[in-house]
Amino acid sequence: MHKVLCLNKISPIGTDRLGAEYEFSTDMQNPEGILVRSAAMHDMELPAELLAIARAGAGVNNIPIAKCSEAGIVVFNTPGANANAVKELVLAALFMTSRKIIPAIEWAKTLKGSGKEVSKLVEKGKSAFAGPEILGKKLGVIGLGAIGVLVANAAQTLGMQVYGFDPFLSVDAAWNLSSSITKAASIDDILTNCDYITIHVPLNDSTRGLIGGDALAKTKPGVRLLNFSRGELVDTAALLPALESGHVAAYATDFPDDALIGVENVLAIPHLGASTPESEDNCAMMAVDQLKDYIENGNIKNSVNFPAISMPRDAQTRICIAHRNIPNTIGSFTALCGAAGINIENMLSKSRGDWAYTILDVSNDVTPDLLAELEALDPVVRARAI
Ligand SMILES: NC(=O)C1=CN([C@@H]2O[C@H](COP(=O)(O)OP(=O)(O)OC[C@H]3O[C@@H](n4cnc5c(N)ncnc54)[C@H](O)[C@@H]3O)[C@@H](O)[C@H]2O)C=CC1
Ligand SMILES: O=C(O)CCC(=O)C(=O)O
Repeated sequence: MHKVLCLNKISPIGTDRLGAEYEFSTDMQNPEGILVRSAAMHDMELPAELLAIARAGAGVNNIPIAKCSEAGIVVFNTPGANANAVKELVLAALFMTSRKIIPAIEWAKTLKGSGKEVSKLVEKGKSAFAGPEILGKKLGVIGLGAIGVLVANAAQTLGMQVYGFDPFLSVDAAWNLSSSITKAASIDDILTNCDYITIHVPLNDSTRGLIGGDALAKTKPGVRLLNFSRGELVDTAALLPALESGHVAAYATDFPDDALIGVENVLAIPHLGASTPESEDNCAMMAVDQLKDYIENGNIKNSVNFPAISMPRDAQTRICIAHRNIPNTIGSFTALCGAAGINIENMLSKSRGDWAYTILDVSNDVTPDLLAELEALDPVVRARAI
């Protein structure tokens, strides 16, 4: 029986796929797998038995990736599975930051009890909530991955002039991006030209504080800023005076902090980007399928720390080895197998940056001694036989 710990609410459409061979709970000791959404895992002790963590979603900044790699724990995410849900909320925010819809609705509620005067009061008061149209305005999209591409294409069909910036644009994203999107040469191109700016990059050490005082100073007066990626991408301390002066006309964020809540022209949304049944089902199914395939077959798809690797099973036993990407490592695996009388029928090894992963399909039983010898090799962080 395999054990999977679930740290957040995960759609049963996904967890039902675990099947009868799995024990699944929100509270258990020594799991082999963890399913997680946004739960903070940085301070969590990683169980010795833990093989993999599957993040049902895109962002993995809540997971200690480097620590997981060192322990041979494979971390998965579900690229694109919630992108449409986020795109739809970003489009809603484009309209809401323009037309003052939320404060206007709040104001309309205050007219309750005014009887026949309501329509007169509405006409008198409505001018306080006027706001511009998005048609023809310039939208800058920073980060053209799964979400950024969908936002850029949709905004273009709504009549916006869309500029995109992504120094690491993938081939897939380039194929999916409308040819009408203008390529920005630098982030400054976006900052200085756009009426609306939306951020769709991961949070990491190089993007933290991406929009700080310097960046804000380059933006057009009256710019509207949207952040559906992570709160720490925008420096709240720098943003507050820009909102106060009106230089930033509105800020929509899915990640409000205490200082932003209640501030005029801040649209503080409680991290609802991926909260649709469709997205929750998609993410859960992908996360569970990837986790199962890893636990049962050692195959890796959509990992953020180890390479993609997959091989059909056609031998008695599979040895899976997570290791550092350094020369002569594979030779030491085959030498140890040979010395143990193990015949390798098929093998595959892939690397990704500092890390690598090797699958050896063998025609014999594998002894705990051989696994211990493999794991004792310097580059190896985890070896198991399935
Ligand atoms: N509000 C919510 O509920 C959700 C938020 N997110 C956040 O949105 C982020 C993006 O999600 P996806 O589009 O699915 O990820 P993705 O990985 O498909 O796309 C991220 C893109 O950002 C680009 N990028 C990285 N650094 C950059 C930089 N300095 N400047 C410009 N581009 C840069 C990458 O090349 C990549 O194309 C996630 O990392 C997550 O933090 C994702 C899903 C739901
Ligand atoms: O699971 C969620 O609701 C959060 C989604 C998210 O932020 C992500 O996928 O990066």
